[in-house]
Amino acid sequence: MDYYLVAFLAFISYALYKCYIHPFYLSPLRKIPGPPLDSFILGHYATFLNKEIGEALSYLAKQYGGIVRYHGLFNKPYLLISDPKIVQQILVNRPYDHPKYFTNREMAKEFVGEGLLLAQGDSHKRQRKMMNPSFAFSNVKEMVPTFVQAGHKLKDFWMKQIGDKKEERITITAMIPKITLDVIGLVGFNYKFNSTTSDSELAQAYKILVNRNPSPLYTALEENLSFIRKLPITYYKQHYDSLKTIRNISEKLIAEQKNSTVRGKDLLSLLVKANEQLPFDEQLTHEELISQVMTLLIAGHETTSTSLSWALYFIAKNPDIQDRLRNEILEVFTDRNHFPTFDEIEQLKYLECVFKETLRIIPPAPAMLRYNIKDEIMDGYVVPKNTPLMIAIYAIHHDPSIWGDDADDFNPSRWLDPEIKSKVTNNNFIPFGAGPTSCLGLKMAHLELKSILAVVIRNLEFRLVKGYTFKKKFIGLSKPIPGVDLWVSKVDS
Ligand code: HEM
Repeated sequence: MDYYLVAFLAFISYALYKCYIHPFYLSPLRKIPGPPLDSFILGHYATFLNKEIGEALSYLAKQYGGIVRYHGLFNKPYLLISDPKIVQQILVNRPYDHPKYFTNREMAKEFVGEGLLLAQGDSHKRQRKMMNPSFAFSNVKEMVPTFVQAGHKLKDFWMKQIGDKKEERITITAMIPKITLDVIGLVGFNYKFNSTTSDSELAQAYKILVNRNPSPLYTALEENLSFIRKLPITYYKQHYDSLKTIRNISEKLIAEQKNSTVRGKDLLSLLVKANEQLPFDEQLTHEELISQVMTLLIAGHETTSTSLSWALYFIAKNPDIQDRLRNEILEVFTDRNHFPTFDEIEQLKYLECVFKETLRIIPPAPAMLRYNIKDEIMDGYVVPKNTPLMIAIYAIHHDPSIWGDDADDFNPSRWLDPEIKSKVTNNNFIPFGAGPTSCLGLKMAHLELKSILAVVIRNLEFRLVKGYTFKKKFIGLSKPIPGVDLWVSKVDS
């Protein structure tokens, strides 16, 4: 009995030391500005962290500056970084001293395996080197016809919904993810998922995974207390069944690729080809190849579909911007069914501004987590090794000292303003991250979004539905929940 008492007291003392004494009286991090102590167990989840993450972090940066200490579950200290100089230090100058941080690596692995997104240090360098050639600009440029076709498919689908009516209320977020899933199927794996026309197993699996809407506190509890995800409840069963479906399809795509005698120009064909040419000990393993497919599937369609939805929402909200954009497009695409080329898409300068402004105002990934493998000094403060560092992309993108007093407004013209242009760098506009771990699909996302938007805006007009509301929520990415409904009508000519 006494042993139990001793064990209990030891546990309480340890918890007290870890959750209270160390963070508040001993850790050098206590000298860094931050919000006052909140809850012993819930940290700052008791108040602002349970709000949408981008806005919570932006609030902290505005209140306390470019480096801020805050506390997660069990009062674990985190640093919030929104000073572009420190961002540069972490992501660009010494990226391998600041690996990606995962509260629960196993949970992340379930989604994307041990591929590029999770790899660290030398393993990351090796995998990235292998993947780079598939994403070469010359290759990505050849994807434009597939992107344009996807734009026409989306436009035709919505035109059919409108039919002979003047306009139709359409939930734009229903079809967009299916379109972008089909695109990554084609350009990524030369595979027709046909999600827009059939009840695709894959689209269904992603729908289950991403339609989940837990609070930030629940997500943090799941990450810290793994047993929660093992509970025998329907939700988790569906969750694991969906992950299994995605893995099975990824394995099937690899098997088809390996058995194929003809090699295409899709990302996987190029990757498998590059891999086969390497000495055996440098090659990606079978498991790593499967992980890359899972990574490309999720990274390559959820991000683009989220950004497309936000772009259309902001265009609908700002009719003047919509008119200006359409006028620019109409000068080039005189015909409704025009199939624009790469050069024509690149001519559309205001479209480029709309694209950048969408990713500035709502970066799909509002923050990225890193940690430091050595003690270091940041902005004059001692940061002990293994401190989680939250890079607050959303806060940086909304900083009035960079973007002006209208930083919270959707204003694509700012990208034409010489003063703003002179202030923008690769450490203060970072929707795709920065440095050697930055998004591999950046150029592809650029062209895909612009091609689809150009075709859709050329042919359709979007208007807000009065009284319709949704919330911006972080569910892996910053999404409009439950979705976006807009009035859609056909452009006359
Ligand atoms: C609007 C669209 C997109 C956005 C905003 C976006 C954003 C990001 C961000 C923030 C990262 C993390 C960077 C870091 O941790 O340093 C990332 C990584 C990555 N993205 Fe994207 N992404 C987009 C589209 C795509 C597409 C279309 C693909 C591929 C088909 C893709 C493939 C990847 C891969 C493979 C990585 C891991 C890179 C690495 O760790 O080396 N992304 N992306």
